Amino acid sequence: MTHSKSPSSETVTASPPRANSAPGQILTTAQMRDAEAALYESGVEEWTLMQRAGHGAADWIARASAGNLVTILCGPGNNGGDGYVAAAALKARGVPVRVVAPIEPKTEQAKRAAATFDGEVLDHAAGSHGAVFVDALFGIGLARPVSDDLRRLLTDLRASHSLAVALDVPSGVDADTGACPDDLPSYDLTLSFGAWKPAHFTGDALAKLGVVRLVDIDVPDCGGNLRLSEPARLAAPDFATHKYRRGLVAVVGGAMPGASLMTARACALAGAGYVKWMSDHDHPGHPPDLVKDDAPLDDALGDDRISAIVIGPGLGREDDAQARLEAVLAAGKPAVLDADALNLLTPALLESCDAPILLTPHEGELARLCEAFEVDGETKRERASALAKATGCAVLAKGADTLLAVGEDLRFFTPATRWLSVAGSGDVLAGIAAARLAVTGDLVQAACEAVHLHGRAARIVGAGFTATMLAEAVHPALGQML
Ligand SMILES: NC(=O)C1=CN([C@@H]2O[C@H](COP(=O)(O)OP(=O)(O)OC[C@H]3O[C@@H](n4cnc5c(N)ncnc54)[C@H](OP(=O)(O)O)[C@@H]3O)[C@@H](O)[C@H]2O)[C@@H](O)CC1
Ligand SMILES: [K+]
Repeated sequence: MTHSKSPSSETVTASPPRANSAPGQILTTAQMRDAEAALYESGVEEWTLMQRAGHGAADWIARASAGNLVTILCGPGNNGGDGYVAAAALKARGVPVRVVAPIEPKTEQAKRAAATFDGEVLDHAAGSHGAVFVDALFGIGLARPVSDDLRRLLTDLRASHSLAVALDVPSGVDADTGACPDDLPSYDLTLSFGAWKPAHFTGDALAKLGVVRLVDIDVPDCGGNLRLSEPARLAAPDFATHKYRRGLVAVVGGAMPGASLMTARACALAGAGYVKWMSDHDHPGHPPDLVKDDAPLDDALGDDRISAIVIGPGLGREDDAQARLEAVLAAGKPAVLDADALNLLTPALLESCDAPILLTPHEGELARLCEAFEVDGETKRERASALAKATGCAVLAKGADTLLAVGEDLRFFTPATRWLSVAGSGDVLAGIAAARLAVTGDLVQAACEAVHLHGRAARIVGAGFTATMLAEAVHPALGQML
């Protein structure tokens, strides 16, 4: 069936370019609904928000299409409404556009938006080849799994267009968790409306989103607990500083000294003024500019000038590994715990420690820690939060979707290059985090700076690198971030 709507009396006006109202804000579906409700309460109309969303999307789609045919798949709710507004805006600009609407618009705003589009509307996708496919089927209102028929429609439309753009989230993605079916098509661009959603930075959907961009619709900052950590400029050393004031870091080694040496190297290159390698073992790769301290660990850690400690890489789990971890926790200094330190950590060990501690678990270590501290959660985000609350530590849960949990707060990150998934990558991150902790004295800032430095170092070093190469690239990364 093909039909053309008669032109409606609704006017479609182009919106002026907007600056982002709250660029780092991430809202869950419930928080987004609250933010919308507050806006309506203050007199903003639902229609105004939909206009902003649809026109903002049309700006991106028009560029992607370069004047070629756009197909917009519109669903029954307001996500579909955004699609109709975008379709009308594109048509008004002279971009060839048609709508595929397998389900009639149901919400008041979606019906109103559909009435503004007087172009071609199909209820099937047969023969819908074109330049850009726009998915406006379901957004944050997804209420159940997408049916096989609709999934096939999405896949077919994706396959018959050169580029695919998802409005808010790809249809089928749970906006709060990023969970999605395996056979979801991949998109080139995902446009989030008003605020980021957790799915833009966490969960399986990450592999499907393509480039993500925020379309501002003037949702104010709601002061929520979920934020995107954006790279900020790092501070260079003060004028009157010296090596101790710039941050003395103790890198505590263990049975496998090579790993802690790499941690020490990354630490030194990430801005620490002085790095001491506390190791009972020698290693042929020990560089001349790294001071080794092989005094009994309790004594070595008694140095008042130490401002941060890192333990875990190469620690092992046997012999005196636990005693070394106990010594670190007893020192009362800010510390980064990674790798085997996380495998050895128990509630009893943390009991008498009130120093600021950063835990840097990967998925497996996070699972073990959750077991040890008797907490759980369905998603990585819930597990990291539960662990942060149970331990009182900051938890930097590493992986493709690294996130930082501190108390009730969560920080998300734009995913780094996949080449970071290499042995020793975590050892380098731990060293950087310890350096930034020594320099800033702030757990959250240190963890965020570390993630950004690590990601930038990876970008600089390119593809197929080793952890040693990554550690060396921390030096130019630091330079770029000053
Ligand atoms: N309000 C705002 O601030 C702004 C919101 N904006 C936009 O609105 C979007 C949210 O809109 P929304 O709440 O109408 O939900 P939406 O994602 O369109 O889906 C709901 C519809 O789909 C249906 N449905 C659900 N799952 C289904 C399934 N598996 N299979 C079949 N049907 C299914 C569901 O039907 P029901 O469950 O009622 O049967 C209902 O009809 C948001 O993502 C953003 O794009 C922007 O305009 C800017 C301002
Ligand atoms: K969508």
